[in-house]
Amino acid sequence: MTGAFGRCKRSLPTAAAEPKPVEAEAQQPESSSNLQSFLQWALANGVEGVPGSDGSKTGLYTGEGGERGVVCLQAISKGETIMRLPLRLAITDQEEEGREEQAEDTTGVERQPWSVRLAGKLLQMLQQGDACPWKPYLAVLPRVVPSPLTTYSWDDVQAIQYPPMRRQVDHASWLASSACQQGNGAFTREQWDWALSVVHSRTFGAPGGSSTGGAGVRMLVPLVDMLNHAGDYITSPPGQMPPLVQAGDCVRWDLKAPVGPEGEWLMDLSATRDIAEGEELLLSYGERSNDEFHLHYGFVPARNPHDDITLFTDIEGAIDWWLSAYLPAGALPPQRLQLVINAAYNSAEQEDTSAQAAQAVLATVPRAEAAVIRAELERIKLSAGGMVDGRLLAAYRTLFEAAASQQQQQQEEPAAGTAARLGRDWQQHMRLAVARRSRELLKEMPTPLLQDLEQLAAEDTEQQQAHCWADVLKSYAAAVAAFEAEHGSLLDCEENERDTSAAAAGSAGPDAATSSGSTISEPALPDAGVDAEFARLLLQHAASDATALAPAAEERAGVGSSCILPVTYRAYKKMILTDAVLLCVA
Ligand SMILES: C[S@@+](CC[C@H](N)C(=O)[O-])C[C@H]1O[C@@H](n2cnc3c(N)ncnc32)[C@H](O)[C@@H]1O
Repeated sequence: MTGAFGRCKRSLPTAAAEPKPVEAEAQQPESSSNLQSFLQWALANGVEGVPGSDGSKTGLYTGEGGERGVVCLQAISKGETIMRLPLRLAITDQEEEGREEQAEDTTGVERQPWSVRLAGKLLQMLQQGDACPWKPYLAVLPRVVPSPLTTYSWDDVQAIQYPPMRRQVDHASWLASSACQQGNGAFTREQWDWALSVVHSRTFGAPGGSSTGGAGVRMLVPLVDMLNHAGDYITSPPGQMPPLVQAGDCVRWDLKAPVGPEGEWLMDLSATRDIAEGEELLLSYGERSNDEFHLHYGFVPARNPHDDITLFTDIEGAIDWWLSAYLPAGALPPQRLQLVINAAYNSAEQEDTSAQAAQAVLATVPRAEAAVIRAELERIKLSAGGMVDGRLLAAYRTLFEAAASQQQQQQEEPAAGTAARLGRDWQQHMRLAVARRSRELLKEMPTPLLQDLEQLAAEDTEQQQAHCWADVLKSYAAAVAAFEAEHGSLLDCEENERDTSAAAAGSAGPDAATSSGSTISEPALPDAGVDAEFARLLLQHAASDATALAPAAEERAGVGSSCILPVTYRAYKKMILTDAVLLCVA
């Protein structure tokens, strides 16, 4: 959850200062008693504005499925502080004070990705039982996080259909199994799955200070992590470019540096607009693609403008694809061809505005984590808002101009069947190329969009209502029918594009905008080898009641049998691709 935050001038506190315990009720087994004990613990430890406490305008609710959230009980004005929490209550991925001073990391923990470090810490704290000062918080963590790692069956993973996400799910599973192995059995695989899914779905990211080498601090923040997400959402009809976007959140969090000698780091929650009684207090977890929501949070937000699709794994793949699609064999002499390819790489590189900032981050994270971040940065994406990666635009423009000038010199069009139509100008070419690639990706997914939408529209759960599937189905069914009446099959309309090229060339389609920003918070790879020192650390804390931490098998199986989440996820991917095809000849 990387929302808006204040810049930290000093390093964030570690978990060294321990919270105070609360009295006897904390031991009650029922979850409502656990919640009460947790709220009392928060009050006892200096949290201001604890839901349900004197002077607070908010309350904690528990839904039918056990999910919690915070609701407004009395009108709150824009800018008003809702809650204030001392950050000593946060559980961070940083080591205890003093450890960072060591010249060399001898434990190996530092070489683990942040999620493994934090998940390991959580499991160790649970092992401490009554001795752990965070026990009331640990007792209210969800027993099951409905993420693919903990709840998907093999069939559910196959139902994702979209290869990049299938690979990410495999990777998350490998990460958990690797952490388990490196811990030499100190905790079970189920416990690691649970702990990793908890940290991935509840962690706040803060910018790092000098003590962390600039790397961000990840924190589990009790109570604030009870707030649910509502980010930006598209309000315009499907396919409209650019889409109209509205913010759904009403609360923000900020870090406040200590004031005065007795001061301490605080996390403040405040209202970003007036909030009426009865409204849920909602944070934005950040401008993330559906990939992260699906993989780490176990839900897919409705109509997320920050969703995207990976068109190519990297720019090399994008250039290779272009050459095979648009350049007939032997069209350019080999030397000239090499020069053109080099020029395309160079222009893409010049567009890579995030490269320098990325290098700084990559230098501070564990090696294997850096590999995942690098792979993410290399992906060439198309966003739900119709934005194409700037590197692709630059490379394809260079390639288009070279091919067009060659054609002019030869005064001939490439023969049909040897290469796709280039287009009249580079902007039209870009639309055609993106549409062509989108059709390819759509064809690789086993079910058509309209079939998925029909399945989703038939779902009548509360969670699905926000997506308005019936309206989305109607809208896409009409748009696809109109398209196919004019151009033939949506997935096989290449030849029709040739026929309609004159009309399309003159149309003022959406100008492809550049976007080189990418999220970098993928799950991270631990080092491949077994880390004996990390294993030793975990073993030290392993206790006999470890299995109590993991959800019961039947609980996991129950959640795993629902398979609407992968269908929801893949439908949004297909909507981005379908929009690209529809727009290309609009
Ligand atoms: C930080 S926690 C929020 C509190 C959580 N509801 C609880 O009961 O502890 C994040 C989790 O809440 C749920 N969640 C948050 N926002 C949601 C949303 N807009 N739709 C569905 N589930 C959501 C997801 O299960 C997610 O993994």
